[in-house]
Amino acid sequence: MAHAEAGGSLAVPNVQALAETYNRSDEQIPGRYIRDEEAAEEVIVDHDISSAIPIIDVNKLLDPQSSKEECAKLGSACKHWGFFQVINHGVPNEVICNFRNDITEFFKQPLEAKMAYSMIPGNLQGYGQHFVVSENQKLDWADLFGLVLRPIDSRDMRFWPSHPPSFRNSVDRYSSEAAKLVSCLLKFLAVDMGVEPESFLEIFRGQPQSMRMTYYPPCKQASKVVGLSPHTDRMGLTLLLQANDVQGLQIRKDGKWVAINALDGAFIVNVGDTLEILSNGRYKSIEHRAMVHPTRERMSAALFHAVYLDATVGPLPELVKNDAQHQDFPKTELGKLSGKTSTASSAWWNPVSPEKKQDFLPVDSSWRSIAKHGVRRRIGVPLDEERDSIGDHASFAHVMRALCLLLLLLAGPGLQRERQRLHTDTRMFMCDLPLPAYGPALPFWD
Ligand SMILES: O=C(O)CCC(=O)C(=O)O
Ligand SMILES: [Fe+2]
Repeated sequence: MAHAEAGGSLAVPNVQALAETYNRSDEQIPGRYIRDEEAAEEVIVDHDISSAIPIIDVNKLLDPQSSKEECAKLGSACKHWGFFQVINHGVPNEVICNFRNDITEFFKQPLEAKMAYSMIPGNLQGYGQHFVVSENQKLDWADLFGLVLRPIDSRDMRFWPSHPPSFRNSVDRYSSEAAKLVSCLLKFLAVDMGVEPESFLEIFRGQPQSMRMTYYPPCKQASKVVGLSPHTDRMGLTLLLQANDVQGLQIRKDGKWVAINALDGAFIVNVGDTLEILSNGRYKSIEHRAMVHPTRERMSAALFHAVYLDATVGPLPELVKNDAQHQDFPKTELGKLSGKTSTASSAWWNPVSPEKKQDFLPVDSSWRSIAKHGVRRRIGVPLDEERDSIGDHASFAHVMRALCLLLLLLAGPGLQRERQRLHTDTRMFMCDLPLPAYGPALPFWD
């Protein structure tokens, strides 16, 4: 059975091409895309105002008359939802339109033209699929395109499409306008947290930024497939643009999926895992997924904003409570750990530098901490020459995961969210490990 190399993904069919074939025929789509149970989970539709994610108005944030109130609303959105929409954000309409048009143009091209920008082994930029590690794995109904956008000198222009001709310029402008907006939001988040805005901005110095564009083709069996599997974003803050008017984003709230109604012209912003740690758990990095439409394609572009590469990430000192009632997040050297963690969104950011290759073991292996962050944060993805030791780490991960699940199960429904998170996190952690070292297929894989 074939398995993916560390950090890579097995080749799977192009979903857009697959959709063109199957949507026109009477044949059922391949079984690997059928995920009846997951797709059938209860979904609350976000028409009802009480289930809608908060809308933050940047004009109100900037206006001294309304700033305090809007900033409190922003903080509350990050605490209770982990998601919000942002309007009057200052990113020119023309920049968004050009960006949208060029993404659409790119995906519209014949398959061969897009394949010129295919991902290459060990590199998660380009066009293709992430996270596919086993031939038994269920698949997402989507094609992805990843690019590192900032710092500018980290751009790998081999992956930047030259067609449509305006693509590079559109992405560049969009990237810099988005970075400005993110700086503004980070400043107000610091105000809400009661910390020095400058010290917070320093943590995001240089604004590392990567992008994942996702194309979800229509699917005649849409109610049985998942567009993008449930996950949390690993970075600080994600700025998501639904690139056309087809809805599909769902977020996990109180154990149920809530369908988000993306407002035209607004961005959807969500707290990533790093920001959750920085805020000492005050803000929540929430699980989300994307579903597909039976007759219409959907496109989205997520911009992930990371902390400065070598920063030590732990709760901001001002937010550490250090008392028996609260469990503070452990301090974690992101540069040391994130390059070796699992998801594409971090793996492509932080290639493991030679001096940081050792130390796979947990900094803090208390069950609470592992439950919170997932084993994936603690144990990295080894490079080729370190494969020999992977067995130990893999079995350590299995044992820790089993222990955590048992403890959480015993602890009762109050900890359901932690359990779900552990499940998701460890699944993601497993994604990038070279499976042959594991032996048989993982029991918790889909
Ligand atoms: O397509 C969407 O709405 C969600 C995309 C997303 O969550 C991601 O790219 O991380
Ligand atoms: Fe996401």
